[in-house]
Parts: sequence; structure tokens; C-alpha cells
Amino acid sequence: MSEGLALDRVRIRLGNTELLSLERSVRPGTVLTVMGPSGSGKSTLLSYIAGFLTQPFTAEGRVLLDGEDITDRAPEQRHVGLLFQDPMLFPHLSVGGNLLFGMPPGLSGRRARAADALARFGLEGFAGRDPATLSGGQASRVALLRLLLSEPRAALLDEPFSKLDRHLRADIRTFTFDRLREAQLPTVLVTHDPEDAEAAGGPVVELTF
Ligand SMILES: Nc1ncnc2c1ncn2[C@@H]1O[C@H](COP(=O)(O)OP(=O)(O)OP(=O)(O)O)[C@@H](O)[C@H]1O
Repeated sequence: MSEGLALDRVRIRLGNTELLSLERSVRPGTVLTVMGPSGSGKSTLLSYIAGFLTQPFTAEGRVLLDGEDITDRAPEQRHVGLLFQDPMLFPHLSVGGNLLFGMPPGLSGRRARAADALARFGLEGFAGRDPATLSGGQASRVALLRLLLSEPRAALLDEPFSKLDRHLRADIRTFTFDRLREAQLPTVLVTHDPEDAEAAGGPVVELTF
């Protein structure tokens, strides 16, 4: 069984027009960067992998995770983690509540795990904090941590660093790629920034319009 994420002869149409066509695999612990002009289908590709694609889009091909065909699975059964421009922390939950929300329910010692993970991410004692009180970099780290604690099988990142200021961006980017590599997740990154692609260190696919 091949490991990682594979996009097998994927073709996505918008109405009668072909938007993109792709054949790629992403090994565990590596990042495939997707670039291309606005409207070329980058976010649509992530929606397809995550299982969110709806009309007017149609797709052919298969998505495989560790050799398993997940093409027809509902999004919540794919175990794919998502990160967006906005950290999208639940505002009505504490930082700890956000982390527990993503964790598998049967896991033992969930609170202790969340607290340990926060400390490792430089956020010791943050479990009780209101997400609204976090800085941009802290919120980004919590969002990444929530993704990792949900034990996904792959990660999809849609311009996750674009709202951060330049200085913070470099730090969070390095931190994020290091953690994703450590977790051995196959990752697809959508970005407009060549520096993101360089830091990701993997292959780059350029969609055309
Ligand atoms: N619900 C929809 N109905 C019709 N067309 C749509 C819909 N959603 C997106 N599109 C179109 O699909 C194409 C691909 O959109 P997508 O958001 O994937 O592009 P993108 O490469 O991520 O762009 P950007 O870099 O601007 O975020 C665009 O032409 C867009 O206008």
C-alpha cells in the first residue's frame, strides 16, 4: 500500500469547462505547494480533497490516503485537517476547549495532552484563555495545534500565513512546517507567496487559468 496522499487522475470541471487536471502524490512529512493565478482552482482543489466540492463543480478521479480510496467519503470521515487564512478558533470556547473539541473523544488524558502540547508550542498556561485575547501568532499556533491534536491523516493549508505580518510570518511558517514534518503528515499548501513554497521545501504545482 502506498503511503501518503495521492490524487489519481483528478479532473475538476466548472460547468462544461475544465478547471484543472492533476496527477500527484504527496509523501508523509512532505508538502506539495499549489500556486497559480487567482481563479485557477487552488481552493477548489482543497475542497475536493476535503470532500466539500458541490455544484456547479464536478470531479473525476480518486483521492487515496495511505492507499485507501476516500473519494466517496463524507468530509468528517476523511480525517483531513484544514488550516485557513483565519485561524477560525471557536470564539465561545477557551483555547483549551478549542483543542479538546478537535481531539478524538475516546482518547485518555485529553486535558493533560492539550496542556503538554500548549507548553511545547510556547503557550504554557494558555488553556483558559479566551481566543479573542490572543495575538495573531498565538492564534495561528493554537489553530495548528488543534489540527495536530485531531490526529488527521493529511493536512490542507489555504494561505495560512497571509494575514500575518512579515516578521511573524517567517517564524510561524518555519514552526508550522517543522511540526507537520514531525507529525509525518502529507500536506497540500495553497499560496501566492514564493517564500512559502521555498520554506515548504517540496514540489510545486502551478495551476493555469
Ligand atoms: N460556487 C461557485 N459557483 C461558480 N463558480 C465558482 C464558485 N466558486 C468558485 N467559482 C469559480 O471557480 C474558479 C476557481 O475558484 P478558486 O476559489 O478555486 O480559485 P483560487 O485559485 O483559489 O483563487 P484565489 O487565488 O483568488 O483564492 C474561479 O473562477 C471562481 O470564480
